[in-house]
Amino acid sequence: MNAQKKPRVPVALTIAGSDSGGGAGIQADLRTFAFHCVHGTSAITCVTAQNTLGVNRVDAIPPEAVVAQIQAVVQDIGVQAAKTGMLLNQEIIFAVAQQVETLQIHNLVVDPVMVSRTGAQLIDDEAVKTLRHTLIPKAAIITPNRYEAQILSGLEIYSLEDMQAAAEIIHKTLRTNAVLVKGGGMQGNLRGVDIWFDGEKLEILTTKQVETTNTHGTGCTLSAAIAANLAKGKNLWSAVQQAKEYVTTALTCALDIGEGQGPVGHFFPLLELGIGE
Ligand SMILES: Nc1ncnc2c1ncn2[C@@H]1O[C@H](COP(=O)(O)OP(=O)(O)OP(=O)(O)O)[C@@H](O)[C@H]1O
Ligand SMILES: Cc1ncc(CO)c(N)n1
Repeated sequence: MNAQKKPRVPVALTIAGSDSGGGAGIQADLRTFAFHCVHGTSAITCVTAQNTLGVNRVDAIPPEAVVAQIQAVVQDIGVQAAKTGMLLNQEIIFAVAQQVETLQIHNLVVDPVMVSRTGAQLIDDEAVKTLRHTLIPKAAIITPNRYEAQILSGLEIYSLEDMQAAAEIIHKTLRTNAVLVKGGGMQGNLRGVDIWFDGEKLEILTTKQVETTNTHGTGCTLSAAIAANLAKGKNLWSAVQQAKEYVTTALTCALDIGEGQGPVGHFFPLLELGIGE
């Protein structure tokens, strides 16, 4: 390559919370972008004091500061794709939705973080309502987990058929371009089965099920990988399929740290080769 010529690199933006334990949120997103050779930028919405056992404390960043971060990134660097994660409150969600509109941020992946896989509510009811009406309709895809899909569809989800019905209802009632209902919170062999629906095609995404309790940050990793693939110019369906493969492999190399649920191994090939030891 000509040394004078700088390679152009795709850029993705994550608008999400910080996880002090490094397993989910901004930390997982930036590692996922880096793995995909996409330059990662961030707008931090809240700071969690969190580890593998749970969330001890959450502090919100003022909405104006979230907006300033987004504007600083988009107005200078530009982004080819973005994802949202934990947005915490109504004011932040509203401000983010406005910026998405004003700055014309395309290829938006909305991970509607509301409830953790263990069932703990992460944002308040007003915030859920605002997410539903302002940001979700602007997304290229939304990626609710089992509990979030229950809230968004109004259905109780126990079976594959329930997951499919929820995906259809969410697509229809929330006017999303596409929806991926994730199965990490399901029981038995439905763990790891996801449902895609884009109004035309209903697909069941299955990969091998990984026997591990170290699953912290799988949802953040999946949505960040979809955004990274979109930033690289892949179409939405390919972006989702490849992201699903990535998260599954990362799960097989999950890190056994802390007393609770450890994070996935984002740089699994390096771990396998012993690089960095
Ligand atoms: N044990 C497992 N085996 C295989 N795939 C899994 C397993 N657990 C989760 N996944 C996959 O990981 C991805 C994330 O789904 P999940 O339902 O865990 O999201 P989430 O609850 O938002 O995650 P988190 O809150 O921990 O970030 C999905 O593709 C899901 O199928
Ligand atoms: C900061 C943050 N974002 C998202 C999640 C959901 O996994 C979490 N636990 N923490």
